[in-house]
Amino acid sequence: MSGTPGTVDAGAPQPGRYDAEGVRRAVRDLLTAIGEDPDRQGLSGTPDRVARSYAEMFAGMAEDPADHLEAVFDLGHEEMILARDIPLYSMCEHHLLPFHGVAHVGYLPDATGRVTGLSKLARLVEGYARRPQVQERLTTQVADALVDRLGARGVIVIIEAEHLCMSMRGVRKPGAATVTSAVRGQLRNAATRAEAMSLLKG
Ligand SMILES: Nc1nc2c(ncn2[C@@H]2O[C@H](COP(=O)(O)OP(=O)(O)OP(=O)(O)O)[C@@H](O)[C@H]2O)c(=O)[nH]1
Ligand SMILES: [Zn+2]
Repeated sequence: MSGTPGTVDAGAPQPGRYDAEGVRRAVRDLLTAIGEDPDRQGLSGTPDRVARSYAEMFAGMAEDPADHLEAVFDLGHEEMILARDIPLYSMCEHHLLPFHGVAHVGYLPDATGRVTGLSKLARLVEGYARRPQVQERLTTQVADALVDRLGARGVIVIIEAEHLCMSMRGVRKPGAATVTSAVRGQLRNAATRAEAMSLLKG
């Protein structure tokens, strides 16, 4: 799938205080609704464990991940930089089940050769992944942040992921990979994109 700016709901979160007590209450109600006894020994700590897990898994709601791109270095490097196989875990917003896989993020710095720290590409992916998401939006948000905040002349983002909502339930096709891409600026040019693809194949 090829992302086109503006075609996927921006999905900007409305950051608010994370309501751990609300999550604990909801998990307790959920356990009751599925016919469980939330007070039995094995489950009594579960609402609190889930509340702590969700705080971590949805931590990206409390930040603007593009802020990580404020870390820039004037290296005068105008050639392509590509981070391959960045592991990612996110939560499908349709079923609140995980999807996981890898992201490849490449960009051409602006004309002055300003680059960001290598870890910031992974932090960018992480910040957008730790929200209720769809894979297409995650892909375009990473690409657009690199254009808008770093001024990258070209960007390519490819995400390959398996969705547990397609593996463990529903259509039940474990191992099926979904691949999404977003290409911006000079990386739309066939020769430049071919260079990125050859770097990706390693
Ligand atoms: N485009 C897109 N679809 C997703 C993503 N994650 C999950 N889905 C899909 O969201 C769709 C939701 O479809 P619905 O018909 O509303 O829900 P459902 O009855 O649970 O669908 P099934 O999963 O087919 O059982 C499914 O086709 C999922 O595979 C994603 O990141 N991107
Ligand atoms: Zn799903």
